[in-house]
Amino acid sequence: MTTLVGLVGWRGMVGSVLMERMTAERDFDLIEPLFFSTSNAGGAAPAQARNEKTLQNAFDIEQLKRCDIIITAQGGDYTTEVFPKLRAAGWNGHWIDAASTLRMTDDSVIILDPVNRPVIDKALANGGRNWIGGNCTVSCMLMGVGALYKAGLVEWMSTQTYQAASGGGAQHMRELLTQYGTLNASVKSLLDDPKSAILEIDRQVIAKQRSLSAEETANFGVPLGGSLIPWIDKDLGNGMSREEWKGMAETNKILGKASGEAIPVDGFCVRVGAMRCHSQALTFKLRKDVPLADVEAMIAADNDWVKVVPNTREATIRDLTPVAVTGTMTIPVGRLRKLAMGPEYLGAFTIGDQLLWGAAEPLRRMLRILLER
Ligand SMILES: NC(=O)C1=CN([C@@H]2O[C@H](COP(=O)(O)OP(=O)(O)OC[C@H]3O[C@@H](n4cnc5c(N)ncnc54)[C@H](OP(=O)(O)O)[C@@H]3O)[C@@H](O)[C@H]2O)C=CC1
Ligand SMILES: N[C@@H](CC(=O)OP(=O)(O)O)C(=O)O
Repeated sequence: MTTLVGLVGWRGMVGSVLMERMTAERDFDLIEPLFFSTSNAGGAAPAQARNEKTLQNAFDIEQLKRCDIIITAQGGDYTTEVFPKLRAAGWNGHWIDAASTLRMTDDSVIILDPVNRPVIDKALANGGRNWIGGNCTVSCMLMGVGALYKAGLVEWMSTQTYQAASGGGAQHMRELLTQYGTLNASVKSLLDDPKSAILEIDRQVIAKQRSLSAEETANFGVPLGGSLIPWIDKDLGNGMSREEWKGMAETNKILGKASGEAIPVDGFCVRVGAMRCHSQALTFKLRKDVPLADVEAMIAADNDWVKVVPNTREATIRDLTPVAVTGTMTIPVGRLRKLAMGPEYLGAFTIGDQLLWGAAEPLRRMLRILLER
């Protein structure tokens, strides 16, 4: 009998990328999809539907219970409301989720199979049922430099992130572009005149940024276009943002490390005016002095998507930018060099499309793992 897979959140931003990838990889050939909606129950399911062509109510526990597997990219509030009710109603199926809500619970695994397939297999063998996608920054980072962790080489790692507007959601991307447009329009006539003074343009731009309306900054709270915001997610009250906390907590959970053997990971998470790629500058303290060529070979051989970018200006500006990476599955790792602090100190820079490896791809790959058992 074909596996009945419930899809919730399929028309959102993450969900749409998931649908594109599932279609491209012909995942729908292997399942009977059942599409859910929180806003349009009874409406028409998308073209990928086969026998079940009507949208089901995403809060209807009886309909959800029919599914062998549920994949949701609907968001944390939905998970918080529905997941406990579904389990309490005796549903024993597999729950695959993009939201952070269940990531740190004992009975869930953070899924990133090119990095932690053994952790996933062990949980499956032990009856695991909850499979949660990791934080986008963490997942993209581990897809790039997971080899160093797997080889037991990392004593600690510091991250400085450059995170795209998409991490906040679709409205944040729109707001960023609107701000860029407003700023451009405010100095258009000066820009059109090659003889105009750049400091006058600068003065007018900063004046415009500082006077953007509440409507124009409704999502980020402050201007992002032509600026940056060194805080992402909640304030934990200890000087740390929740996004920064996830770096260490999720990296170690993905790797299956017990709390006593956790590898320190810390740094700053910064929102920048990129569209959908998260970039990160990484500093490693390695456990020993490993030749750079060996480090590069290890990283390059780790998985099918990572690509070592030669540490030259030409290769870097061509291949190691959000513009080069957006919409691709490639995870470039470049700027690899030993740092001035000593031979065990390694620098690296990596980028990933946060809607692909950072959100949708680990979910559809988990579906495949379940289907291919
Ligand atoms: N944004 C990101 O970068 C990442 C997000 N995630 C997680 O994924 C989850 C979903 O995020 P995201 O996809 O950004 O959320 P969206 O806001 O894009 O979509 C969520 C839901 O909103 C409803 N919706 C209302 N209006 C619209 C509209 N105009 N177009 C599309 N959908 C609409 C849809 O539900 P319905 O069809 O039922 O009305 C949709 O499934 C969150 O839990 C988030 O934490 C995880 C990693 C990265
Ligand atoms: N917080 C991430 C996006 C995200 O959804 O993360 P998480 O899945 O950990 O809540 C960002 O803003 O870039």
